[in-house]
Amino acid sequence: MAMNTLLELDRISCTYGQQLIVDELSFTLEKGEIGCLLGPSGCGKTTALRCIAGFEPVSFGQIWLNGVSVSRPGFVLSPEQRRVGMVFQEYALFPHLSVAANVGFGLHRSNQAERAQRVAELLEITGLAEVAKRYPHELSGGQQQRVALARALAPRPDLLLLDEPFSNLDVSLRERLSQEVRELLKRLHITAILVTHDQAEAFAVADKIGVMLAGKMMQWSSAYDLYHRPVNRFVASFVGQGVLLPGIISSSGQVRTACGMLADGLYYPGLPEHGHYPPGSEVDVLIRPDDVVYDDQSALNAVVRKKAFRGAEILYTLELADGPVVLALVPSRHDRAIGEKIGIRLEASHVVVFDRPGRAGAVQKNRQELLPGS
Ligand SMILES: Nc1ncnc2c1ncn2[C@@H]1O[C@H](COP(=O)(O)OP(=O)(O)OP(=O)(O)O)[C@@H](O)[C@H]1O
Repeated sequence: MAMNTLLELDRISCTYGQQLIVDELSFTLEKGEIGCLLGPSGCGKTTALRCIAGFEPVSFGQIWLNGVSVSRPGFVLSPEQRRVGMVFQEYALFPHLSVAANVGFGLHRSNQAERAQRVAELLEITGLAEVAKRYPHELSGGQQQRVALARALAPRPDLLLLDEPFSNLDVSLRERLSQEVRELLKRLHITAILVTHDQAEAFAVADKIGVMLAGKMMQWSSAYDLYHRPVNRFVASFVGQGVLLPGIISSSGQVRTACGMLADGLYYPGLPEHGHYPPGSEVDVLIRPDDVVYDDQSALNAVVRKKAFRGAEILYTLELADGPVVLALVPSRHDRAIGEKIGIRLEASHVVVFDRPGRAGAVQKNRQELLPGS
């Protein structure tokens, strides 16, 4: 375990009855880093978090916290002994206690003066000083969640676990609070793990994001790498929008697509470094909406099939000459009607190329695949 590593999950598995819920999950978190587990409902995010907290035993693998083995088959260090704080979706505040008393709840080991000082400090940090005497039902959802955060931070945990902490809040508050929480955690140098199925939230809060599917870790990396260098089709489709455009490897190793030849920034997640597919192989190329640029001068044309106004931009669904479809995020001053033809050009610095299993060399025309959420 490296000096700066706070948490390491080493291939942990967890089962409920006969059902394998977390399947050899691994990742590490450095001190002060914010990690996030992201994935579809039921993929095991909360269960993984509960293993880290010490609420669930592991059936395989090991969890290390601050260099100490805290979970392994047959051994679970209790949650109280782990110095882990938790914030849940449903706040779980004590209704009969004031805000200040809620925040001070976990400080039973401190004397009264220390406790009062720590509570005052946290109320100040979280902007709750003015509502210290109120009761939870007299607070807004955002304020209640701040109290839950202050309460979890009060005993100075080594690690903070946040399980869908913003999902009960409306969208604008969720955005604001998630940014506030990130700033706060960074300022206090807190190591934390957030569980969410909302990728905007994951992007706003986390340094590292783990995309999970069926209990397994698909990819653990920065948001930038998840978006631009997804390791497989699932990550490519789950994170961000885009299209898989059919392509064929040319004799010089470029990729021929309906948007032209792609030669630069090619990245093959399925291959070892410096590997390549033989000429004639059929592949799918991930094209993100921001890779497609509006250009009146371009020889490449596409017909507007759908448009979604987003304020600063319009998301166009465009059909190319031979039938394939791409998405384009275009400044909204270029307002074109459905059915109109517009000029586009590809400007992609990352071109992710997936093989099409069993299709090497075969040619299939006009195939298109829109990713979910596109
Ligand atoms: N106590 C339990 N006993 C049996 N099965 C459980 C228990 N808790 C969760 N499960 C099952 O484990 C699987 C993973 O649940 P988990 O809550 O970890 O998923 P999740 O990724 O956090 O999902 P969500 O985003 O919907 O909260 C689900 O199929 C769920 O039904």
